Amino acid sequence: MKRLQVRGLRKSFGTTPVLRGVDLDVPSGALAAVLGPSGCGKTTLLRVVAGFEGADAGEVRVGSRVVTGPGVAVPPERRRVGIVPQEGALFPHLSVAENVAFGLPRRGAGARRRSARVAELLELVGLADLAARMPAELSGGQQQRVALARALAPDPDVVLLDEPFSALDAGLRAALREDVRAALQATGATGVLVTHDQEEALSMADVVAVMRAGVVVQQAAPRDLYLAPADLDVATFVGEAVVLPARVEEGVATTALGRLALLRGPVGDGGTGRVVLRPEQLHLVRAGRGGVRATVIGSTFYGHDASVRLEVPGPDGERLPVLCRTQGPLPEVDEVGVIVAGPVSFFADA
Ligand SMILES: Nc1ncnc2c1ncn2[C@@H]1O[C@H](COP(=O)(O)OP(=O)(O)OP(=O)(O)O)[C@@H](O)[C@H]1O
Repeated sequence: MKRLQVRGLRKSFGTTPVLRGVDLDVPSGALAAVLGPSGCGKTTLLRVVAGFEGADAGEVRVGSRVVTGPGVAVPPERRRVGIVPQEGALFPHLSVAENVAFGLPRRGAGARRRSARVAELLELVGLADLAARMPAELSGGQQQRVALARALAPDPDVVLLDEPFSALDAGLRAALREDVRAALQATGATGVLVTHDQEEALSMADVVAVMRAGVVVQQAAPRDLYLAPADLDVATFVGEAVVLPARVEEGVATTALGRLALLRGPVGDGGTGRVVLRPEQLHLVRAGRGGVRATVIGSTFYGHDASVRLEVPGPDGERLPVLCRTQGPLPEVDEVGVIVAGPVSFFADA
């Protein structure tokens, strides 16, 4: 169990910079999610941490040991870093047990512990009965469990997971997320999960690092990230958001949804910008019973809840879209009242 620290990591392919000074700090035994859009450099970051790629500048530290740095490039097999790739990464000609045993010592005292360790890991990932199967005889979810067991078998300090659930359907993903989390906790490994699924990142990780164009723009606990995003792009990337123009006076934002308290400390009077609200902060009441009057545009029922699309008049008479979540009955009327609960984030115009 070791802390993972990445400092100022830079990597270009040819003349194209892909990592442009990445900082990431994962406490010992924690799981960090690296969240970002396609092409922002997530996989490249993992490959540098694993030692499959060198860095142009910066440093990777596992515990107190520098594994990538100026003049330092510890080979992948000596980093004590395990990796679970996207999919199809098992050796097709080896059984489940042989795949899990792959990284374990073949000779000496360690070899005698081999089969016990394989059994222990297969038990941990819930595949004790399938040791003799071949990868082609497994479902996608089972294959990913084997890949996880294989990565954990040599007792690595850090485990890297590169979108390990991307090929699985929604039900299986949810079950596997829980089990992966439990397996990491049981072994005490420090984990880094790469994903472009914000729900996956927020629900699984202790800490989420949002990456954009080769840098980590914010690293925070899931709740802090969601409630206090560093900028407008992070705000809209990590969840559904209602963005409204705003003007700040006396520490309060005046918006199309009324005067709203700000989440962060006072902002200079007369500042203009945008506020971000989460749809679950909005509550619907019958028109005329309070709140700001809004026009109902449509609604979508999801089972566990529903979303309602509304419009409110903006400061210049334009119509602003507002999205709200409700567990109550869907409005069968054209107009509703909207009440905002809780403070909002404000981002000043540049
Ligand atoms: N070996 C390479 N040679 C040249 N360019 C590369 C190489 N590997 C990655 N790139 C480029 O670097 C950029 C970042 O790629 P990377 O795979 O790290 O992104 P990502 O965030 O993991 O994306 P995705 O979510 O789609 O997997 C992309 O533009 C990609 O084309």
